[in-house]
Amino acid sequence: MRIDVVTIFPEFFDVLDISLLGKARQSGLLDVSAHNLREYTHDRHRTVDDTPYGGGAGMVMKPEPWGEAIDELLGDATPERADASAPLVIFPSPAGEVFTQKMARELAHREHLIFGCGRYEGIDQRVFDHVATRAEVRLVSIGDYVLNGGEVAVMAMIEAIGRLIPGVVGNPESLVEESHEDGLLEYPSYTKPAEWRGLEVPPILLSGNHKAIDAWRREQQLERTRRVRPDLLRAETPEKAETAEA
Ligand SMILES: N#Cc1c(-c2ccc3ccn(Cc4ccc(CN5CCCCC5)cc4)c3c2)n[nH]c1N
Repeated sequence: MRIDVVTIFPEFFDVLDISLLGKARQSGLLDVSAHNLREYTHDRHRTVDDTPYGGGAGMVMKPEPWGEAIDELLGDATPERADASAPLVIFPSPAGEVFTQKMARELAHREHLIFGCGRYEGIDQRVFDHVATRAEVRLVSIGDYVLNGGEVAVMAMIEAIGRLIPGVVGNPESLVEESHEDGLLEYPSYTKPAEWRGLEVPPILLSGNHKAIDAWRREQQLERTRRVRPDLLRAETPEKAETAEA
């Protein structure tokens, strides 16, 4: 998978050279490049923002540098040639659809993702409108709180997507039993020692009875989800909600 990130803080993404994603990049599974939006300005001050039409606080990112940056990354992509290799352009935004594990799984199958990191009070709307004439565009939010820009959101999305690419995580089994993978929160985990500061590991986990352990873990998932995230039980499949109320 190829990932391009446009940002005024390209050094923010140097951290992707370490840990799992760093190994994925070295092995060629993941190709991540950060591009400085200021390289697409032509004035002495490398201006990327200006005051908002209609008034209001703060500054808005100018469309021209974004247009040139995205043009370069899209190459000759056109909607008519949209196939699995067609780039998907994602702009993090507080006004976006919420990023979920389901979306991460979907995006892990794409061949080319382009992320546009806004700053200030956001990007001129015409950038989204224009790019949408050339490629699929999505505005995506990582949660109901306001950040100062898109970089943290893109970092979170790259990690969530990158770890689902086959070969990136050593043991693919570990991707199956984790929070949100089956729509429920994960069960609690334990390791040695069996007793620590007077706290014991639940005896079922030491029993060797894997059918009973699986049943216990499923019940733990349902109990934790009912308690912490009842909204997940009302989502999508009525079967899940039915199981939960059983
Ligand atoms: N993903 C994600 C995000 C973001 C996110 C993503 C991208 C950018 C680019 C800039 N900012 C900062 C900012 C700050 C205030 C406002 C509010 N409006 C501004 C215009 C007039 C009305 C009010 C917007 C944008 C961003 C924030 N925040 N939270 C998420 N889950």
